[in-house]
Amino acid sequence: MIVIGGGPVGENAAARTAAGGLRTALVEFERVGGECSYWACMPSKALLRPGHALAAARRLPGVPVGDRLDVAAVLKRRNGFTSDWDDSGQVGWAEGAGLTVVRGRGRLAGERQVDVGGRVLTASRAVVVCTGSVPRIPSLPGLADVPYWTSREATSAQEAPASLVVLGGGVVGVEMAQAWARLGSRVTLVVSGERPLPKAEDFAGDLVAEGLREDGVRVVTGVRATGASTADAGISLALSDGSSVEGAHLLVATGRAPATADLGVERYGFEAGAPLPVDDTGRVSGVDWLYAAGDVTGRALLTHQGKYQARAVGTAIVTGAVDPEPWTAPVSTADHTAVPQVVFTDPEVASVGRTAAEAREAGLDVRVVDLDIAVAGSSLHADGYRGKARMVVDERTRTLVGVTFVGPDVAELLHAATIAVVGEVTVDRLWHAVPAYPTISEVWLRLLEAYGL
Ligand SMILES: Cc1cc2nc3c(=O)[nH]c(=O)nc-3n(C[C@H](O)[C@H](O)[C@H](O)COP(=O)(O)OP(=O)(O)OC[C@H]3O[C@@H](n4cnc5c(N)ncnc54)[C@H](O)[C@@H]3O)c2cc1C
Ligand SMILES: NC(=O)c1ccc[n+]([C@@H]2O[C@H](COP(=O)([O-])OP(=O)(O)OC[C@H]3O[C@@H](n4cnc5c(N)ncnc54)[C@H](O)[C@@H]3O)[C@@H](O)[C@H]2O)c1
Repeated sequence: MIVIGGGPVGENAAARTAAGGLRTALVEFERVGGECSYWACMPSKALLRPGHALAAARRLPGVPVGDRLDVAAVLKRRNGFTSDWDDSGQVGWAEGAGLTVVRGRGRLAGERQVDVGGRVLTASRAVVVCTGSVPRIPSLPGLADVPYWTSREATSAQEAPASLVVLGGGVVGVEMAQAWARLGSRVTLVVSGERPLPKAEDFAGDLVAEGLREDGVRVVTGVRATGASTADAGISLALSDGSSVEGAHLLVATGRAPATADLGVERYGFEAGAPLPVDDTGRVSGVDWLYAAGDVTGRALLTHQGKYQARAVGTAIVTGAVDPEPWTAPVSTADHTAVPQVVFTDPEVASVGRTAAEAREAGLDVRVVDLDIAVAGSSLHADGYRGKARMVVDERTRTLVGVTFVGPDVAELLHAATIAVVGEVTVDRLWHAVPAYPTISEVWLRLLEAYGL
């Protein structure tokens, strides 16, 4: 077995095949642990969490708080979460799991063969591509000639920039806008649509925009960037309404592209830079020894979902599963209808499954229940707690197909919703899942009451 790419997804695929008794090599050209560990999930959450803790304390009379974060201490703790960008701990873990770590860039070189710097490795059974994704940079006049940040610089900066312009109102854009605003930077967020987070329910983007504005972020909506140039302040971004915004740094957060550019996928008929198309076992279309999982497939650009795909791939390879049933171990069925995600802003956005619009597009008989999160648990949690919840029900089966919670600390409510969606639990049975009093989870009871139970 050869796994190309030692991010969280490659690590999981490799650990699974090694545990299944297959000799497994993990090929990595940068750091074992991947984007997630050093420039994405871990450092971004470490940058956000102290600001959330301070905001939470401020919502509770009687809790003594200072007036600002200790930036140096926050960045030091963040550095700890990335092990100071040293992957020796991860390498130790991989070796402990029985993997052979091979340093270098892997390229597909023939049937079950991978070239690593001129050395050709041959897998006995399969090759798994877990090369992740890279920032998608728009072709904006002038951008190539100015220094700009991607999520790498935004998550690893060693001081708070005086000011930051963030282009793109997706998850990276809103999380990094809030993190640096709460660490003292003057932040402008440029969003092309009406609101940030266009893939989420509208009320989620609206509440997050409100939260950002309360933190002093200037949220500019409904404009496209038309050009970038250097300016006295650092960088200037020209906008489609004729105005411009300036900052010491520009963060380009306009999405990610699958890392298939220098991998040799063309020899199997795939386009370099495009996602590798896979079935639910992770097998790449038309190549029976080649599998892929994680961001490189474009299925769900999330660590937890990629690791789930990796477990399916590993199981499929070890067991030799062919056309397994949905919802069995060698397939990642949940990718289609039950992907959970948390946006770690304040307020948080925790969602799973389909938005109301996606459920309608899928032809479901949709009933939407919307509520403010206003239960004893939420008012105890914070003075002035503001939050909203939406439940999307398929009336034909009376099951939940989507749930979104927005509010401070709603992330931990999400797994109950994921279980309900994956388990296709009817609202009538859900009625018997009684939330403990006084927790924020009582919003579940209110949602079901509002549904008519
Ligand atoms: C700022 C930011 C914050 C995020 N926060 C979250 C979050 O909170 N929660 C969440 O679920 N997701 C989050 N994500 C998404 C998450 O980072 C990705 O979904 C996840 O990293 C995908 O894992 P992966 O293993 O597929 O790819 P990666 O983590 O990108 O790892 C791929 C690895 O492959 C290596 N590689 C690539 N090509 C080759 C080659 N040819 N040969 C050898 N090695 C190669 C790379 O060096 C890298 O180590 C975030 C993303 C960003 C950008
Ligand atoms: N907490 C989390 O789970 C988390 C955190 C960060 C990232 N991620 C994942 O990483 C992936 C990448 O995140 P991302 O924010 O880079 O991508 P994204 O696709 O979520 O957002 C990119 C945004 O940029 C906008 N955009 C694209 N081109 C633009 C342009 N030329 N001008 C202005 N806006 C433009 C898009 O409309 C979109 O809203 C996402 O799939 C996300 O789910 C997850």
